[in-house]
Amino acid sequence: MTVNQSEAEERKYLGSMVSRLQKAILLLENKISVTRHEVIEAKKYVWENMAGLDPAERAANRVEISLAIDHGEKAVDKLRRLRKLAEAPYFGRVDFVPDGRSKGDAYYIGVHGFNEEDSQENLIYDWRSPIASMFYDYHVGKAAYSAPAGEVKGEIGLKRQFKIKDRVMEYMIESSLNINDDVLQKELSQTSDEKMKNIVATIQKEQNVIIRNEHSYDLIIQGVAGSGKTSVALHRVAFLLYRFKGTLTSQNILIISPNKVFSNYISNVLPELGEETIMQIGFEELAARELEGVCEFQTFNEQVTELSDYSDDNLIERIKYKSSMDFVHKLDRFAAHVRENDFVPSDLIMGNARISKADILRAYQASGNVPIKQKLEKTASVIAGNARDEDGDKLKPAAVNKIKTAIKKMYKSLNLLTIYKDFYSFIGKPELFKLRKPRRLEFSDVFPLVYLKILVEGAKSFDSVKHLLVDEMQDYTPVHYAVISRLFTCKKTILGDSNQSVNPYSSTSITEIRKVFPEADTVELLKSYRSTIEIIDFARQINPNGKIIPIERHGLLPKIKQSASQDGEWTDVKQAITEFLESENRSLGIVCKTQAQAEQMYKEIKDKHEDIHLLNFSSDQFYEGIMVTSCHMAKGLEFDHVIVPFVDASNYKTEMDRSLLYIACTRAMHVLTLTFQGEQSLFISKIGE
Ligand SMILES: Nc1ncnc2c1ncn2[C@@H]1O[C@H](COP(=O)(O)OP(=O)(O)OP(=O)(O)O)[C@@H](O)[C@H]1O
Repeated sequence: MTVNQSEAEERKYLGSMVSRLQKAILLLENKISVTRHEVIEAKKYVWENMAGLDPAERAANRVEISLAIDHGEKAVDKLRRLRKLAEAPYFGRVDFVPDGRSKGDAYYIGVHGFNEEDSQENLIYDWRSPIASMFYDYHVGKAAYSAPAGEVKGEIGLKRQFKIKDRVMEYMIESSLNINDDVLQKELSQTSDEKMKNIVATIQKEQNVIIRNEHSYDLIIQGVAGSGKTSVALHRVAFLLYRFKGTLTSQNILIISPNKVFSNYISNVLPELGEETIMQIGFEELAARELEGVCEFQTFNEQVTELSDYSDDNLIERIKYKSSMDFVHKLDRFAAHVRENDFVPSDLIMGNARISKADILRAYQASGNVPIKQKLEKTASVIAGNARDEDGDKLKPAAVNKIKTAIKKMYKSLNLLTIYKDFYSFIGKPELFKLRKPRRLEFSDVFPLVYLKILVEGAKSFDSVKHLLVDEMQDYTPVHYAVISRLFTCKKTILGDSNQSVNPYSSTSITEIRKVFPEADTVELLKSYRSTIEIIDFARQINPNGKIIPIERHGLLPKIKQSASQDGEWTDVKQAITEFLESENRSLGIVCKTQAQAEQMYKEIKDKHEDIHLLNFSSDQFYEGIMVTSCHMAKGLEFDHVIVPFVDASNYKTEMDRSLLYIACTRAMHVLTLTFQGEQSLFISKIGE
C-alpha cells in the first residue's frame, strides 16, 4: 500500500477530497432546487385543477408530492452532512490488509461516510462502520473487524490521526498506540465550547466496547466523574441508530435526564453526529403523568435543598427506609395482600336475577394475577356476560354498567392515597408516612405511590420507546427502577456514579440496581478525561472512596483562598473571576452548596460582568461564560474553571456535604479555586499533608 505516505501527499489528498465533496455538494444543491421547483409546480397543478381531478387522481397527486417532499428532506439532511464533511472530511486512517491478500486498502474515517454518486467506492467511512471499529480497537499489527459476512482478520500496516479544521490539516500523527495520547491530550486541553461535543476522533477502546455493544438488553455503566459516561451513552445511541437503521429511529429513544439545563447541554451531540436529537424527560415529569389528579408532590430538588439546609433525623429515616429493594418487596407483598383480602363480595340483585357472592368471588379469584383494577373489570365482565334478564336474554348495557359499578364498590377502597397510607399500617410503621400538606407528598413517597398505582391500576407503558437511557442512576432508588421496569419494557442503558450522589440517604449502587435488572450487563469506567491530574488528586482527597484514575494531563494546583471576613471572601471570588476573564478559558462555574447560596453569590457579583447567569431548577439553558449555580444543578455539567465558595467548616460538614463538594470540584476541567472565610471545612483541611 503506497498511497499518501508523506505528509505532503496527505495534504494533497485532503485538497482533492475537499474538491470532491464540494462537487458533490453542488450536485446535491441542484437536485434539491429541482425537487423544490417540482413540488411547487405539482402543488400549483393540483390547486388549479382541483375541480377537474377525480378523488383517485387527487390522492395520487398528494402521494407523489409527499414522496417528493420526503426525498427532498432526506437530500437536505445529506447536504448538511456533506457540508460538515467538507470542513473536516476525516480524522483517522487505517491501512488494512486482510489475511490471504497481498494488497489492502487505506480506509479514511470521518464523522459521516461519503461516496460519490456515480461510484460505489467508499471514499470516507462512517466512524460507526464495521471497518472503522479497528481504528478504535487496534494499533499497528494484527487486527480484525466484524463484517456482515463474518469476522475479517488481517493486519494494520499504518494508522494515522488527523486534526482538520476549516479544510486545513492542523496536524497529522502516526499512531502506533491505540488512539494516540497526544491527540487526546490536545483535545482535552482545549477550552470548552458552549455545550458538550462529540468525541468520535478520540473514543477510547474501553468506551468503544460500550458504544458498539448491540447485544446487551439492559446495560449498566458505573463510571467515575469525567469518565465519559454521558458522551459514551450518546455515541451508543448514534451507533444503534446507524446499526439498526430502518427499525430504530431517534423517536424510539428516550433519555431520562436530571434537569432541563443538562438536556440543553447535551443537545448538540447527536445533531453533530448527523442524527436527530432524542426525546428527554425528567423523573418528575414521569411522576406528574402518573399522579395527575391524585396528589401534588415535593420535587427531588426541594428534598435535597431541605436536607442540605438542616438535618432532620425523622426525615432521613423516612428517606432511607424507602430507598431499598426490601421496601419494593414490601410494596409487592402488600399489593398481593390487599388484592387477595380487600375484595368483599355480596349478593347482587338485578331485577329478578340474583347473582351469589360465591359466584362473584369465584370470578374474582379466576381473573388472574393482574392489577386490582383489571381484576375488577374482568370479574364484572364475566358476571355480566353470564347474567340473564327475566326473559333469559343477555343484559342491556345499562344493567351491565350497574354490575360494573356494584362490583367496583365491593372493593374496600380504590383511593390510592388511602391504600398507600394503609400500607404503612400493614408494615407496622405508620410514622413513616407524612403528608407535607393535605394531598402533597414528600419526595420519598412519590415513586412508592407511583409503583403502588401500577400494582393497583396497571401501567400505561411507553410502547413507542425502544431504547431508554437513564443518566445519574445513583440518584434514583430501587423503587424508581421498579417503576421504570414496568413503564419501559425496552432495552436500557443506565449510567451514573455512586460517588456523585446529591442525596446519600437515597443513593443507589450498581448492586442495588441489579436487583431490579438481574440480567443486566454491567461495566465500569475508571479513567477520567475531564480534569487535570492536580484537580483529580485534590478531589480524591475529599472523597477517597472513588477509584478514579486521571488521564495524564497536568495543570495548575487548585487554589484555596482563606479570608477573615465575608467581605474578604467576596473579594477573593471577584479576584478569581478577574483571573478567569483574563485567561483563555471560556466557561466559569461558580458552584455553591445550595441554591440559596448561589442566589446570594449571584446578587453579590452580577454587576461585575454583564454575562453572568444564574442557573436554577427552572432554567432551561446552558450558557457560555459565567454561570452561578448549586452542586445539584451542576451535576453532569463541566466548566474550564470552577470556583467553589463558602468551603468553611460549618457549611461543608456532613457526609452529604462531602459528596456535594466532590461533585463541585470534579466539574472543573483546567482550573479550580476554593474560597472560605473563618475555619476551613474538614474535607479540605488535610489536603496536601
Ligand atoms: N474519549 C474521549 N476523548 C475526548 N474527550 C473525552 C473522551 N471521553 C470523555 N471525554 C471528555 O471528558 C469530559 C467528561 O465526559 P462526560 O461528561 O461524558 O463524563 P461523565 O462520566 O458523564 O461525567 P460526570 O459523571 O462527571 O458528569 C467531556 O468533556 C468529554 O468530552
